[in-house]
Amino acid sequence: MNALAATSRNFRNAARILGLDSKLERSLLIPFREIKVECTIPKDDGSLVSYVGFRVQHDNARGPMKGGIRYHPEVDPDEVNALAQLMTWKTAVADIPYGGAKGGIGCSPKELSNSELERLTRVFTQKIHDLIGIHTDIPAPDMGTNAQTMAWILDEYSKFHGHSPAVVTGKPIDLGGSLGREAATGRGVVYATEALLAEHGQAIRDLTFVIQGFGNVGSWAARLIHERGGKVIAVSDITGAVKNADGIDIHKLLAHKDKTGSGVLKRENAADVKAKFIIEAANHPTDPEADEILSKRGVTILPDIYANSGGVTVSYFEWVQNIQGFMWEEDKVNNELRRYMIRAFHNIKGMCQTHNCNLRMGAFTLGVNRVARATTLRGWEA
Ligand SMILES: NC(=O)C1=CN([C@@H]2O[C@H](COP(=O)(O)OP(=O)(O)OC[C@H]3O[C@@H](n4cnc5c(N)ncnc54)[C@H](O)[C@@H]3O)[C@@H](O)[C@H]2O)C=CC1
Ligand SMILES: O=C(O)CCC(=O)C(=O)O
Repeated sequence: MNALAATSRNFRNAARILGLDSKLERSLLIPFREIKVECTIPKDDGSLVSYVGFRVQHDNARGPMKGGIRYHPEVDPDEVNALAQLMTWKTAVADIPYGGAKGGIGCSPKELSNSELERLTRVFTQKIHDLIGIHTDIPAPDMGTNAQTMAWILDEYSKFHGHSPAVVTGKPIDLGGSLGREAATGRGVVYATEALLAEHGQAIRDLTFVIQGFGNVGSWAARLIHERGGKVIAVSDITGAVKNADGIDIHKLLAHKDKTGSGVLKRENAADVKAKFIIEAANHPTDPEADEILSKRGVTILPDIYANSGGVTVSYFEWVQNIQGFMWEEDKVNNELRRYMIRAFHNIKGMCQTHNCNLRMGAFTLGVNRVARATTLRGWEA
């Protein structure tokens, strides 16, 4: 099942549980706007190359649309659509005043030079600049993009619209980025995990962890788990995995990765790990079929639209700081993030109790219900 079919299936289940009217259900599912642009750039050797860029703006009932931009060879319209839809439910679960969007360019960022990446980002921004904006749609980093990518978007956008730091989040601190944003998704994952474990009378220091993915989110989650005394026994990335039953020294692994790149990770079989809890730090990492099998086996899954919402929550704080023209201390960012993550967890548990459902449906019903209410209040449902 592809990402869009899976996401839409979860949405429809939530709509059924909530008893949503079929017209409202349909209008919530259909994206507000789908953008597809050709981005042609000269490579460093002078040859021309074209890439396809997407931005799907899914819903804006609760506020400006928000979501990352991904550079990855497998970016396709269905996947971007699914990810944009997930952002709509995620911002509603976090209860921040945004809708959902997502974008991407089908490219292999590791095969492009820095100047080629800059040209590609600038051309993409030229093609979409009049469709994004501080109160319309605010991009951020995702897989294959980072603070530097956001700096290029900010600079290119500002040529058309004047200096506009709030048009992107996850940008460098020197250009108005928020303290704590780089770590925020991983930190939010850890706060979410603590909220879940507290319910089971456990703490991070009591448990062992396996982490799939060791980029921005995975490496920050690993570092913070390690600092709290949790034992990380396996880490994997696209090239392979390392494991050590006595616990991996995450700081040493990070230093090694910084020095040599991800190729240092050796391929080993980490597939025999038996998890009691799965924390979805990535977007849509679990197929609905796998979800069902794992749930039947009694595995507790903390769903993506909650577990990784720390990133967009601190993006919201960054946007607020840019609009206020005032920078927060890092402690304030982290404390507010913790408060938002705990509040959302309790809101999800409330929906689980009301509708007698698992955490994924608790999160989906919470998010979908909030968007449905805003849609109805605006009179858009007919
Ligand atoms: N960066 C952010 O603030 C947020 C990211 N996310 C999601 O978290 C996930 C990771 O994003 P980032 O850390 O930003 O990306 P990144 O590009 O920094 O890192 C991705 C990591 O995943 C690894 N990877 C890719 N395929 C893999 C596979 N099949 N098995 C194991 N590892 C694999 C890569 O080697 C790399 O280590 C994505 O799904 C993204 O949409 C969600 C919320 C916010
Ligand atoms: O920080 C943001 O605005 C969006 C992050 C994102 O793309 C995500 O939560 O999947």
